[in-house]
Amino acid sequence: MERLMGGGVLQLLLASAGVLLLYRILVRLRPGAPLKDAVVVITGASSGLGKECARVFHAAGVRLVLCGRDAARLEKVVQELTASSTGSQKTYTPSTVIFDLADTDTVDRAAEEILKCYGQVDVLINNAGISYRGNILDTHISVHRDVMETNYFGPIALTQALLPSMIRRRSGHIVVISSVQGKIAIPYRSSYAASKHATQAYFDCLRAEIDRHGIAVTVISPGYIRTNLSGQRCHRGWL
Ligand SMILES: NC(=O)C1=CN([C@@H]2O[C@H](COP(=O)(O)OP(=O)(O)OC[C@H]3O[C@@H](n4cnc5c(N)ncnc54)[C@H](OP(=O)(O)O)[C@@H]3O)[C@@H](O)[C@H]2O)C=CC1
Ligand SMILES: CCCCCCCCCCCCCCCC(=O)OCC(=O)COP(=O)(O)O
Repeated sequence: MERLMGGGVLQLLLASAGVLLLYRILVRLRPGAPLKDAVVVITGASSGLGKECARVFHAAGVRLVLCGRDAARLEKVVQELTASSTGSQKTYTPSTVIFDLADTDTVDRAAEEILKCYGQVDVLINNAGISYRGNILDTHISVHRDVMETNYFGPIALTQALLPSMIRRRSGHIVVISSVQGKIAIPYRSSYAASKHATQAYFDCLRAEIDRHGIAVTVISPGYIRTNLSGQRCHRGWL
């Protein structure tokens, strides 16, 4: 039993529980507005948590817009999702929008493209992110900038670009995947923890500002989940 629960199985259970929790929060916060047929945008949908969210929402009959930098990886996800459709629930072939969150100049164009897919966004899940490990003395300022571009400036630019259309409809839900490290800073994660603390603060402000427009904001703060994140972190070192 101990062996079974070690490693992959436990990680998969935790990841699935996280996604289920996210799904339940969304359903609960929008009573009377089931997710079926809703338009849900997921950034970083090509792997890890974003891909798992895409799987759950696709199966629930959501109209998905999947975002990432790599068209081929996203197309593979689309193929996997469409192949997994059982027929018991009407599902939609996901749309894809390719852009780099670290290039904030292109985010407005991406937001337009996202809106063109279905003419509206019901739920935006700001999930994409990169990690970082390294001691502060050896970390060049450019590393902090790189991590902030992807984890903070990109998501807030995308959110701001999509917000007016939500406000016009007086409807929408903005979700951001932060981290426990958005609340607690641990050693050797300065850029990552700072980007997640900034994310927490920005979206808390946003919640307070846009509640009167009927738009909800949720910050999710997961603990460790085994994905590609650590393997592809910005800098390596420091276990
Ligand atoms: N795994 C964990 O333990 C935890 C993760 N989180 C957070 O969950 C979120 C998802 O991470 P996770 O699934 O683990 O990581 P993955 O590395 O598996 O996925 C990250 C995703 O982000 C996308 N991405 C990365 N950089 C950019 C960019 N510049 N522009 C657009 N897309 C980008 C990648 O797409 P592509 O490379 O194809 O463009 C990929 O789809 C992150 O915000 C992370 O901080 C929070 C707590 C714990
Ligand atoms: C009474 C004092 C209690 C102190 C408790 C401190 C607990 C600290 C827990 C820290 C948990 C961190 C969870 C991080 C989740 C996350 O975002 O993981 C993603 C990564 O950072 C992955 O990158 P890494 O380089 O860490 O593999």
